[in-house]
Amino acid sequence: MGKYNNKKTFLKKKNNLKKGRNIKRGISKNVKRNKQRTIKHDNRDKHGSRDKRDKRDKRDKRDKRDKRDKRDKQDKQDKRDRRVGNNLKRNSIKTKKDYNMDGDMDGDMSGDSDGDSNSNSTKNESGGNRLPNFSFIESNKTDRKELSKIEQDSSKNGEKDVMKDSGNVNTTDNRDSTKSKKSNLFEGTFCDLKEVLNESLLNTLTKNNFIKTTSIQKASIPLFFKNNDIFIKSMTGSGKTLCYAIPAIQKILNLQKDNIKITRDLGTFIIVLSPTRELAIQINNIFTLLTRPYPYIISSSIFGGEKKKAEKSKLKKGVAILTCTPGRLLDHLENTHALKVTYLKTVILDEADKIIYLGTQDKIKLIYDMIKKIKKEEVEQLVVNHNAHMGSGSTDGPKDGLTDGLTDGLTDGLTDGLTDKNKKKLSEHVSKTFQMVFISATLSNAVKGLAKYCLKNKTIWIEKSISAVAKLSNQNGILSDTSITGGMPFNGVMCESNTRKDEAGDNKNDPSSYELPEQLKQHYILMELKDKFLCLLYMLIHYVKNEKKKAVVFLSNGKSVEYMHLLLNNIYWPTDTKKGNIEVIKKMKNEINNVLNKEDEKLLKEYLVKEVINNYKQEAYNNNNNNKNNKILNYKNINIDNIGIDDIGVNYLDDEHCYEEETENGNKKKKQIKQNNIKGTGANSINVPTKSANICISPTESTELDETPLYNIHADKHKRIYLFNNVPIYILHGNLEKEDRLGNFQAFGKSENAILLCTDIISRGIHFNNLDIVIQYDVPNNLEAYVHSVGRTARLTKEGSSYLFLLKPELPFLDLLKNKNIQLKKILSSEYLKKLKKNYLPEMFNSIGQNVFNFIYNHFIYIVQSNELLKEKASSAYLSSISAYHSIDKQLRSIFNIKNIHLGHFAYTFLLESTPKEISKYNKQQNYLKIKKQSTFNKRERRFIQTKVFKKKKKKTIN
Ligand SMILES: Nc1ncnc2c1ncn2[C@@H]1O[C@H](COP(=O)(O)OP(=O)(O)OP(=O)(O)O)[C@@H](O)[C@H]1O
Repeated sequence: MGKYNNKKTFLKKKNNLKKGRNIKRGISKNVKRNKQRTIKHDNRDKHGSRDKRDKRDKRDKRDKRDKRDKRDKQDKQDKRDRRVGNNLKRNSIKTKKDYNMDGDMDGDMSGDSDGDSNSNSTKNESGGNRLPNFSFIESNKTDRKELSKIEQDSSKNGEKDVMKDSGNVNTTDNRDSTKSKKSNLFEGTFCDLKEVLNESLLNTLTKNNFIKTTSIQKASIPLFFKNNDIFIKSMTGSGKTLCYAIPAIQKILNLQKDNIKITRDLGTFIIVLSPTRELAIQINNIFTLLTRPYPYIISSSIFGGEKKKAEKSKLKKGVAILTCTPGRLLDHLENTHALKVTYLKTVILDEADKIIYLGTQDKIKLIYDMIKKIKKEEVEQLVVNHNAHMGSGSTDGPKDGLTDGLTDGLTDGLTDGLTDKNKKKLSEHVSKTFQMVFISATLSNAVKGLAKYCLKNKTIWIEKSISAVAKLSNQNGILSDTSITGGMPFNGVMCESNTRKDEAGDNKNDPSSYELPEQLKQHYILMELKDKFLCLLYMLIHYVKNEKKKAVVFLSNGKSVEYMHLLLNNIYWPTDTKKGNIEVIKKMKNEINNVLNKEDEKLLKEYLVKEVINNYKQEAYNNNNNNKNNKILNYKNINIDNIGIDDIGVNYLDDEHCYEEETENGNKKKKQIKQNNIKGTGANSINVPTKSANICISPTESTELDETPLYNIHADKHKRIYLFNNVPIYILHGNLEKEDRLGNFQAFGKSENAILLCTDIISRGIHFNNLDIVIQYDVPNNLEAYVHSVGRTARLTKEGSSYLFLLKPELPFLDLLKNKNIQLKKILSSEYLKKLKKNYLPEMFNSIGQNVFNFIYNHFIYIVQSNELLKEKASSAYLSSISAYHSIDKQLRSIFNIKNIHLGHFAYTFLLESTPKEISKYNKQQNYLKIKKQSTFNKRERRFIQTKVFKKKKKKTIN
């Protein structure tokens, strides 16, 4: 500043400088403009007149202006959108919050979850697709907190998964439907049950993500604390286990309230009966989970197949909650004195109708009687002991001070002689009676006999009804669609306590309907027997292999389970589909089949078979002739001598050929071949070595042929595509080793993508996480079996699908289901086959045309027939499946009748070309033919044939 004398001059100078700069800038602008002008001027010469140039300039200006306006508008619009978006988002959060506070999260949950986990749905919900992504980021912190809280809540209830599932299914309809179902299933929270459940138990429930109660839980849990017997019927997957598990634990905890120390020597408080060991394990797991904070409450399961000694010592130490199968409990009641039931409070029959259906009705009666008797004796003994103590002046009460003040509440003279006041508390715990609870999704009239015998204490019937005909208010005065009644409404008749007016009728006349989760999509596959196996393949490939789902396949018997397991693990697509081969096969088959219809079928068939083999042998022989010294027989680059016994698929050799081989290869060979010929059990069909050396015409019986096989069935091994290569397949059936049974059960439970092949042993009560699909490959034994089997999926609020295979004559089964309010959607087996062809068959099969399935079927049959173990298992599975028809309920026998089924076709579903009976009959005939044929070559034998001995032998063989 020193350069300038005062401020004024400084400012003046500064302004002048600025002006100068502006002038300079103006000059440079003008220079630029002039330059442009000169360019334009030059251009003018190029582009034409001045008018045109002006017009162009104007147009340019207009365009520029328009563009600017547009941009401004867009900016404004964006700003407005962002504002609207935020508001909507905030509103939606508000709504969610409101629902949350109302405790009515069910209806809202789908929206929540979608909103947070799936950005697309957020857009739809919160005001249209224009909502930019950053709107959520811009929303304030509290909003985000609330959102995440809601998200957490939903995930706690296991509903987040549901959303994920429904998201997969893709339509909004699904989401909507789930929404309504969830609101049906859940009602209130466990906190609403504060009056009956103590805080620590509520905390335990919360810790284990049990927050909201299903309506059946809400309705039934408080009733367990009364002295009534209870009958609960509610659909599969509605949480019936917790209905009794929670009050059971609470009842034991209530002892503490009355200052009673819970120790193991108090014996058993709760007994749960389960029809299967798997269910017993599952129930015990729930108890173990919920009793974790209470180490003094021991829960354990005992069931058949385990070592009794270990169980005895367990019982001796004391088990508070005992889950067991009926047989094993009876055993312990009879033989294990250590099983103490003095303080027994409740006996629960889970899947009560199944326990009865198993034919254990008498067992249950016996169990009931024995428990009652033992309990009475033990209580009486307790009183006697107590009296003795009182009499002897002892100040200590018997065991743990339990009988301090024992009197008033004890009935039937138990309190005689006891004078202490304040005895009510313990008397509540020591009583000669106990509560009986029957539970199932399908309690029907069949249970009545047993119920009458066991349910004596003013039974309460709790039923979650679909139509909610009788909407009664429950204890809290809240209206629900769960009906709770004193007495038992059988066949719509309200019965007085302990008496039942309606005694008659089996299931057939039982008008009660069965409820299944609405989100369960039930289907039946109307099939022809020939399509059955391929349809199953399609479903397993499509749903499990491709869509990575988890599926259970129900079969009628253990043998079928074993067979299907081996089959699925060994099945592969044909590796060669040259049309020529298929045509040869078809032609040969037709010829043979035609011949089979004639009287002399066996001989002619044999002739044809020989011809085919001879042709092949001739070819092999010619090849070999070129190199006589080389003993190796080559056919189409397959080194036949290297083939092992197991690899051999052909056993049918003729005598003529045998002779030829003798001259070429020596006596030894002839002998061997002849032996084989005799040994051969008489193949009912043959493998035809074709040009590709790995196509079969029909199955063959493999034999112990040592040498000279015709072709190697494993030649294509490297090309094979095994259908279920990377899919774990588990099995479960009653005859499985117990370690395998348990191991498979647990492994399948944990897996995300697997197949379980099983009998109905897991159809009841078992809960597998994320089970998507249930396939009933064999028909169910009764209506209840259907209901429970499909009920393994779509549990709680999850989605699921079921598929039942039915033949046309079996369709009346659908009417029976309809009577029970169950409706199924139809799928034609041909649809599945089309999809199989279109989506999953290797491309090379396109050349085959319409016969592709015949071709594949023949290939599968060949796989079975070329594997001794598979063949044996196929036969026994076939036979067991036929016998399984005899164990079908009377009511269904006219519908599922084996007499209506063509046994040959039935065998075909097991990939057997003929029934095992036919095979063995045919084998006998073949043996006879061989003897006959031999006789034509030998004079001595021919004479022998004339003898009575041979004639007798012949008769025997034929018969
Ligand atoms: N209130 C609840 N909140 C969250 N999960 C629950 C609740 N109640 C039950 N569940 C879960 O739902 C699943 C199904 O319950 P559960 O096995 O008791 O059904 P169920 O009615 O006995 O079925 P089924 O008739 O087939 O035996 C289980 O995994 C259970 O842990």
